[in-house]
Amino acid sequence: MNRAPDDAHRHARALLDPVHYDYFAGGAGREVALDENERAFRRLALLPRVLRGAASRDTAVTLLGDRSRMPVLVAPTAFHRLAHPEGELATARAAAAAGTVLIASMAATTAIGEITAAARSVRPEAAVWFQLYLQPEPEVTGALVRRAEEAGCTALVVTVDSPVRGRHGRDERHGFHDLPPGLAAENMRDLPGTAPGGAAVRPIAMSSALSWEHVRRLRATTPLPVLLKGVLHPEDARRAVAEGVDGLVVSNHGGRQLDAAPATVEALPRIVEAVAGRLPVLLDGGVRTGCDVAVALALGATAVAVGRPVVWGLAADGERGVRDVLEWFRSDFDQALALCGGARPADLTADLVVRRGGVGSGAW
Ligand SMILES: Cc1cc2nc3c(=O)[nH]c(=O)nc-3n(C[C@H](O)[C@H](O)[C@H](O)COP(=O)(O)O)c2cc1C
Ligand SMILES: CC(C)CC(=O)C(=O)O
Repeated sequence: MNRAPDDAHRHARALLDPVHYDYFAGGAGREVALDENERAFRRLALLPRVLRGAASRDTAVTLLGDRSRMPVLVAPTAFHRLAHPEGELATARAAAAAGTVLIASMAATTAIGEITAAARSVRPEAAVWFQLYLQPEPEVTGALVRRAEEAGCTALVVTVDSPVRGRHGRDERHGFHDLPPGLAAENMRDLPGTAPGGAAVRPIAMSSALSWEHVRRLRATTPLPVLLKGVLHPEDARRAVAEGVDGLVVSNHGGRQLDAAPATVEALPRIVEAVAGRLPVLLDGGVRTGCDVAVALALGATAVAVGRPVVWGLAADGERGVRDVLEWFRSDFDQALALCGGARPADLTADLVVRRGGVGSGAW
């Protein structure tokens, strides 16, 4: 059975420790950005085209050389072993089976090498990208990048929306600040500056001192393509193009950083305009249906990524739960594409998107 993300969410909520549920579900501040991500999609409608003779469809996209069966990637989310004992291994196997790209979090509770091995055990050509928080010490960032390269990751996704960590009221109320004993951010083990032997795990640092210079340095030290995740201002998108960055993810971190940030689908058109086709633009935040995927693509995204829906699938039913959620996204997107009269993602164009209440006289 293909489980819709909403069903998986209900199951996950019933199964998870409420403190962990709130960690996954929650956002920053008053959770305005979190709520708006989903609401903004509901304010948009698609104008379907008819009689276009699209007898067969193909939902696949190619991103920086990696092929994905669908334009829906797995966004990086931390601490999967809080959701299910198999944690990121289950997520990796499911993403590989579904034929999509997994963006593995640097804050995973499984080391990146084990994650890529799990993905490749299912599908040898499975693509895994590594999400990176640039660390203040270049040698620590360098060691993390080497780990990702050695693990066979094919891109780095640098999260740039976290000069400080967002304030998560739910976690503060629960006093949830640390992983329980036995779980750790495994990529942070045995890094420069900690005693060798595997016992010491460095905390992940957020730094407001990061600048374009750090991105430049990173690009000079790795052959991997570099995407920036968390870009919302068109000027930053233009700068990213000028700096030779390979891709952007329009994201407000699922409403977990700046609570006054716009809904990502509302920020998308200006970023797409600024980039003018020179880079792939991805979007995450509030994508819950195939119609949401179609809207984002029509507005110029090359693909989207989903965060919480994957966590809910994992908590609900491990590897199978994640696979069900991802397969559901593929079939729901295929359905939306067909109903729009499209045969492939590129057929979704900006003229298909209108504001609800904004067509013609606005009578409907
Ligand atoms: C529980 C949780 C953990 C996250 N951990 C990370 C992380 O480690 N690195 C990162 O760049 N983004 C992280 N994110 C943000 C996601 O990558 C993504 O931007 C967001 O979840 C997309 O919104 P959605 O959950 O509405 O799909 C996290 C999000 C959640 C919900
Ligand atoms: C460990 C955290 C930095 C992971 C994260 O980005 C988040 O919880 O939103």
